[in-house]
Parts: sequence; C-alpha cells; structure tokens
Amino acid sequence: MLPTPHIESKNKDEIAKTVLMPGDPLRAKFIADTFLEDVKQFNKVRNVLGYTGTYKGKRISVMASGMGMPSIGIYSYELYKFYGVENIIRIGSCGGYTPDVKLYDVILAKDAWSESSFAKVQGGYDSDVIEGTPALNEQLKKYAEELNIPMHIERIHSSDVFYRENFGEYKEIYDKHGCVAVEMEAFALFHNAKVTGKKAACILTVSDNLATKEETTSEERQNAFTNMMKIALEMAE
Ligand SMILES: O=P(O)(O)O[C@H]1O[C@H](CO)[C@@H](O)[C@H]1O
Ligand SMILES: O=c1cc[nH]c(=O)[nH]1
Repeated sequence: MLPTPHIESKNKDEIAKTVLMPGDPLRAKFIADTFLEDVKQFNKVRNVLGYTGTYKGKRISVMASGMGMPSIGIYSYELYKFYGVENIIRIGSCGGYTPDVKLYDVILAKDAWSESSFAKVQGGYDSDVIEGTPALNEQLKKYAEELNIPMHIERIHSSDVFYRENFGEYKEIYDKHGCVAVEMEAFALFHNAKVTGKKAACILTVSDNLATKEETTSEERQNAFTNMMKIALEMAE
C-alpha cells in the first residue's frame, strides 16, 4: 500500500533501511544539507520533510516525526510496516530534570518511562517503561566512544504534555522513576519498533534544564545539536 496517507514516496527503495528522525522538519533539512551527499527528497506531505543520501559513502535517510507520540506513532509505523525500514534513530531535544545533565550534553535513552496510553491503546502493552533496542544502543555507544563524544546512558521521560500547570512535578518523576530528562516521542517509537519486529533508539541533546532554568534558543535547537547527529549518522550502511 504505497504511498501511505502521510508519506508520498511510491517506491520503498527511495528510503534507506536506517532513518534518523528529528521532531523538527527543518532539523531534517539541516542534516541533509550539511552532512549528506547525493540527496533526494522523498517526502514533503504536511511539510514533514524526508531525504535520502549518503554519509561517508553509505546510505541513510532522515525524516521528521513532528511533535508528540501521536505524530511519531504515524510516521514510524508507516516507515516500518510499509517502507521496509529496519532502524529508526530518534535525534531530539530534551529538557533536563537534574543539574547532572548540562545544556548540549548528549543522552542515549536506555529506556523511556511514560504515563501515556499510546502503547496500551496501540497494542495492549501494559507497562509504563519500554526500552530502546539494546543492539542499536550498543552500536551508538561504540560510535560515541570512537568520536570521543561523552554520552549519558539513562532512562528518560516521554511526556504528552509540554506545558504543565504544576511545573514542579518533574522533581517527583525524577525521584520516583529515575528519568533524567523529558521529551515527547521515544516511548511510542520504542513500542512501534516492538510490535513491528524492528529496531529503535533515541539520542537526545539537552536544550533546556528545568532544574537550573537554563535554555538554548530555537535556532540552536534547529542547527547546533551536531554531536548527536554525528553519532547517529555513523549508522549509515
Ligand atoms: O526537538 P524534538 O525532536 O522536536 O524533541 C522535543 O522538542 C519538542 C518540544 O519542543 C518535542 O517534540 C520534544 O520531544
Ligand atoms: O519535551 C521537551 C523537549 C525539550 N525541553 C523540554 O522541556 N521538553
């Protein structure tokens, strides 16, 4: 069934087996423009931009997910199920829950805790924790070491809510569940990988810190998170 409702490519060979997935379409474009050669755009439906190219001579795709679990739930499912994609590496921004993770630090999500109903509704999965694919995490860890880029490997929080009325709730989530940072997609991505028998990982850059109140600008969030991009790009094959 190609194309899908949200991806216009009619040929699954236009998309590589490994897809890097930032939330922001302009971050996808930045990666294609800055790091890839022989680039071909395969999606612009809803401005959710997708590109395939080569990195160091090896093939890789990059496509945005949009924000939140419903959005990444759609794109990751269509890529895994209908386009034959094997690996999706989310590369996102996150808010730190502890001063131990500083602005621009890179975090590999060992697993994601969430209060979201996504996994229960999608496939009857009852737990509130889902792990990334250990084999992908091992590869990413190795690439980070080779590139000499320090990387925290921790549990993260995947939240449905960016603006909470009770801002201070992050402290309880950190204390009770051990989440060092918050983002909004990994839990759904990890679940979709499980139900389709595929692989997923999530690398994040700290864009702001709820504990210290430091933050980066929206331009930096779009363009300056190159360390996590370089680690993930090594997954090209
Ligand atoms: O920078 P991205 O990948 O979009 O990730 C984070 O930023 C968005 C919120 O500003 C949410 O999508 C969150 O998960
Ligand atoms: O979801 C997110 C992403 C970045 N920063 C936050 O505070 N939350």
